[in-house]
Amino acid sequence: MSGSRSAKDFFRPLAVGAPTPLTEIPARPSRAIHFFDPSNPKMAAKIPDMVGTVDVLLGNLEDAVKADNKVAAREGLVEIARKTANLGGQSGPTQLWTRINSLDSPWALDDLTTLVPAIGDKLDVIMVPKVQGAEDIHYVDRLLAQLEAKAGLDRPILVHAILETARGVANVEEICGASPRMQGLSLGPADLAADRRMKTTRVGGGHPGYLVREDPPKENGVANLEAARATYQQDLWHYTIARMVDACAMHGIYPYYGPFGDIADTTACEDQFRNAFLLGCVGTWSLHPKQIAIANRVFSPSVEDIAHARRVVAAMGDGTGAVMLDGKMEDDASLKQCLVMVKLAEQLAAIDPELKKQYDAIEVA
Ligand SMILES: CC(C)(COP(=O)(O)OP(=O)(O)OC[C@H]1O[C@@H](n2cnc3c(N)ncnc32)[C@H](O)[C@@H]1OP(=O)(O)O)[C@@H](O)C(=O)NCCC(=O)NCCSC(=O)C[C@H](O)C(=O)O
Ligand SMILES: [Mg+2]
Repeated sequence: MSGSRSAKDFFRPLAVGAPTPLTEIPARPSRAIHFFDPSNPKMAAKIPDMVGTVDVLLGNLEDAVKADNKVAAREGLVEIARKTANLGGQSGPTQLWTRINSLDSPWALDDLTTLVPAIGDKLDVIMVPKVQGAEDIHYVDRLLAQLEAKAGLDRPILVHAILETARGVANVEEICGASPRMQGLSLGPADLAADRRMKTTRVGGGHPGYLVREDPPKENGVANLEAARATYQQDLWHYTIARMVDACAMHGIYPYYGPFGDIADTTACEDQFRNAFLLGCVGTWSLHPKQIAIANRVFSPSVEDIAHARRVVAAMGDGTGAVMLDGKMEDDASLKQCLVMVKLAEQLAAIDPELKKQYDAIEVA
């Protein structure tokens, strides 16, 4: 919770006439946040057909949009939001998000003052890049409240921060708790690597140099340092994702992986997404249409996982005590783990008919 606001004030609107802040962030499926450049005619043309095939469509206004196209991207997003049926708002199958330009850029203010009056009723979440601390969220929070009041909006637009500076990582808990608008966090591995002076030039993913090597074999008690030894690549992003997951869980908001820039390497992309899923993330970014299917697959629990989870739930009865299932102990804690899966499966089944069919076909033995 914000240091400067009392508990009673935290959920009061920040401008007269602004919608009342939410006390809980709705758990809407958001396995893939698909980025598109609204100033790119080829990408823009594909958006109407993508509605219903992806959980979130995000009109990107920041990095990857040329400086000369910033205004066209903003205007393009307004046009797409207005024209595209079933996109954004509370009921559509696909949410509409945007990533505005960074708060110190010449475009951020115009992004907000244009988008909120024009399409504030359709915009579900605004992603703010390069967030350094609670002060950045407080700025956006108040400005959004003023703009929402002026536009007569009846629900608050939520805010998502990208963790892509060392200071942002150091302040991650205060960022998550800075406003009731906070919906979640994403990792921005490229900007974060640059800010930390890491020595990877990749956009997310691993690095062959970041590894551990097995001990040398011993011959007559002496280490043979010339022998071949296996190496194991490590995950450069483990620490940051884990911090992000804890901070989000603590504040009741949602953590996401971010971009995986090697579009051609769908296998490594899937691995990176799966690591994030297993650690607690609810979704990831998709930069290219082919990454949507990967994200949808990875961030939906498998039929086997749901079958097991339902068996544990059934076996645990009132939820107390301990039972043996397939030689393994299950108790109240493992029941809670299984309920996380079962609840997620229910949320996904509500919007994904194919998954619903698969989950409904499970027979609990
Ligand atoms: C990565 C790309 C530049 C690749 O584009 P392209 O070379 O055109 O790919 P293809 O030829 O394979 O495309 C096939 C068709 O699909 C369309 N397409 C491509 N990408 C998208 C998309 N994202 N949404 C909709 N449609 C898309 C192409 O136009 C082709 O159409 P057609 O010719 O009619 O068949 C490109 O995918 C791209 O620019 N993606 C988005 C990149 C992006 O948003 N980057 C910013 C996020 S990552 C970041 O900012 C870093 C982060 O902040 C950090 O710090 O870590
Ligand atoms: Mg970035």
